[in-house]
Amino acid sequence: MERLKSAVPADLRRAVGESTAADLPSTTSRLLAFLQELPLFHQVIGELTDPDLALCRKDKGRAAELKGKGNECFSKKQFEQALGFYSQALRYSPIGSDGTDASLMATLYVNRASTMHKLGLLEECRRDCDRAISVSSNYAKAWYRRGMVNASLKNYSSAIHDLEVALGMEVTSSRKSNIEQELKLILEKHKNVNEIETSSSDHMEAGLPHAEQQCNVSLECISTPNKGRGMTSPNDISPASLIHTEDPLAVIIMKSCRDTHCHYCFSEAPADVVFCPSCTIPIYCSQRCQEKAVGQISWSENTCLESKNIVADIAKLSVTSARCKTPGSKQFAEHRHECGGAHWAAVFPADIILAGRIISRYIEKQLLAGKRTTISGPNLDLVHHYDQDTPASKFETHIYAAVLFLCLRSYYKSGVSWTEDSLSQLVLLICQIKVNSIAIVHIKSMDGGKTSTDNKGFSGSSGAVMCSVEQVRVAQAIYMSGSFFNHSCQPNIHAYFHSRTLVLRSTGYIKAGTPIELSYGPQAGEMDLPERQKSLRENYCFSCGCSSCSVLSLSDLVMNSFRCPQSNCLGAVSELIYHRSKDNFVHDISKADDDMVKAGKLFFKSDTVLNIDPGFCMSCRSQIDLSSAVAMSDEATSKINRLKDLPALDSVPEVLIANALQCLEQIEKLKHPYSKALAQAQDTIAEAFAKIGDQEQARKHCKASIKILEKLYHPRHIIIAHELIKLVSIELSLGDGASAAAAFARADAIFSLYYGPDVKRILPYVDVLRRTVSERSTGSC
Ligand SMILES: C[S@@+](CC[C@H](N)C(=O)[O-])C[C@H]1O[C@@H](n2cnc3c(N)ncnc32)[C@H](O)[C@@H]1O
Repeated sequence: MERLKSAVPADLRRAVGESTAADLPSTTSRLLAFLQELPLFHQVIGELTDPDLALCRKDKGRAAELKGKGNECFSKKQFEQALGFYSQALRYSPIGSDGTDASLMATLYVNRASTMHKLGLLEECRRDCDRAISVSSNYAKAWYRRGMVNASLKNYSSAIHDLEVALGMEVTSSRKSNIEQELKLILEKHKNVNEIETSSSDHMEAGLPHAEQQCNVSLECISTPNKGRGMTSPNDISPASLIHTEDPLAVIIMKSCRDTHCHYCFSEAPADVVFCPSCTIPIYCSQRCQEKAVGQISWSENTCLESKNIVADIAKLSVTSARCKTPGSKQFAEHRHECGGAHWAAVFPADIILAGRIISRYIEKQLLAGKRTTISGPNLDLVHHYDQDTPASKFETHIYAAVLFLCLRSYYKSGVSWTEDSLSQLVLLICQIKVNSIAIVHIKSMDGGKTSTDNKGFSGSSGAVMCSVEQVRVAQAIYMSGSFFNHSCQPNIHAYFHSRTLVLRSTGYIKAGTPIELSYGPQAGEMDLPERQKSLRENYCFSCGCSSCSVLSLSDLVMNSFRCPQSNCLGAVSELIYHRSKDNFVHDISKADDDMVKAGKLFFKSDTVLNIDPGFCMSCRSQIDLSSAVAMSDEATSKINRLKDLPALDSVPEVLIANALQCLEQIEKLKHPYSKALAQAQDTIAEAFAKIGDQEQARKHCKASIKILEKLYHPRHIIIAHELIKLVSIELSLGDGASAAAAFARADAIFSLYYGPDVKRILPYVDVLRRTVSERSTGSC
């Protein structure tokens, strides 16, 4: 792509860089005319669309080779490695149902099942047996393996049935007698147990919203004075109401998750991962997700993919074949157009892939409805900031759009037409995606997960298990209605994801007509005003005009401030210059709370223009030596942070904790009592004490951290709930069931606001903790 860019002459590059959205038809047609004459351009398109050069083709020879390596490892009892090789072999195994392909795939499923049986992955093993049987229903080994795993799962009736089927199919006498022996043993066991069958089910995808969760809120898209369009409701909305759910128009998995997460629902892939039937790239956690992504696969029809003409075959499959059933209007094989060429996702950035997927979806829908269509795709009514883009970014978008345009044209061939405007509309579509696409984030519980299987962490003697959660960006997606919600640094709704579905829920009471706004990332309490503005400008290209950016707030004032040298003064000392004019900040003392007045008394004294220089107290104007305060507090903070880097804290020398406590004292002397640095230091030290088993100290510091966070955010912010969960673990370790129950009740109320009934699914460890807390507080354990 870089070579292509540098081939464009400087004048054309400049014209593109200086263009506005209105000039696009002219700049795009000039660029396309130039590129059409450039051999390098045709070479790039050829590499991206020639099926023979495809990086992602199925390869029977490779599959067989990997199967051999798997067999070798299996015979050496290297089961983990064998599992890896069999999975890779399945990735390359073609789906053509010419008998030999089916038998290779069935063998691979059975071999992987046997490996997983050895590794104790019983459910996974049974699912692979089911797959082998559905690929090749008269494969005795598949029935035998399923019988054996059913026996391990104590599903004796099913085991007996499976082994009887295997016995009927088996031809070699030695294997027959082996099955007979197994059958005898299982029949014996069956007599002695009261069986409760566990049913075989495909691995569940991360799940969609509960059916009972109906969205009854009516939403209106309105025009706002400073943020373009935005959402509101004509009715009052009560806290924790489901505001909106929506599936994405297009979605692409993050590069970092490609080999570890399902490409449909984005949950972590299990050991019995399944693959795209047409190419080697996507992995799916279950057949259900695979079908949702590519259509239903059946092995009954006699059509076969010819590797030479894979694009045409895939296209044919999509429209005519029952083997990979055509998705209905809602079900769309989202990456099919990418399967045939060199894997596009490896070459293009996420925004470009999303644009390609949106256009393909549109084209295929039109084709299925028997309509001819143009390649420019749907004209989405979404905002873009083309005119504000940098010249370099405008040029890059033009180049990518041209390459994508030609790739799509080559893939759909005669099925579609294009007009003069097609490329300029594609450039705009890419710019709309840049502004409106959202990262799909899944929550991962880091160490709290351990508590679900054993409760050791809560015992009085050992250390408490502090549950911490990490947000993992798993995909990038574009939602149509979701794109009309504006950002606020103090949002009144919370966005989260079920699988790939966007869910929005109110976190407080929302009065009719109030803007309904979510956070695009930066929030008050987490970053101060300049940091938030910088982040939104850099990442989202706008200056935030939300209400919490237009008035002075306590958290903005104190979060990064130092403390006043006067012992009885709570005034904030900032590193920044504070300028108050008539228009910014709140002057009305009746609207400010006590803490706010103590931290910035000068702002409420007069209504004249006011400048407070860095290093001066905003309450009494006392001055500190700012540069030495910054240096000393940074040093103390970094020393405390070393505690986080230690792999295991139970063997930490006492001296390290003593040093950290000295550093904490230093921070307390220097930083404002409500500063973020102090909250973080308290939290780090609380975790260290919890891990070495000094729960009294852990409780003290954890509570201190929560107190500060309540000032910075608000007492019902989700951050507080996560901190309270840590406190619950500590209280349980101290054997203080009543305090644990009280802290848990507070956390639970906040989680319910943010997640409603979904809290169980999104934060499963909270439910585990609920049971423990209830047992401990009633003394029944
Ligand atoms: C996802 S769109 C939201 C809908 C958009 N307002 C519209 O008219 O379609 C994001 C864009 O809305 C505007 N926007 C959203 N939140 C804003 C805020 N707090 N302040 C200023 N502009 C905002 C910016 O132009 C931003 O790029």
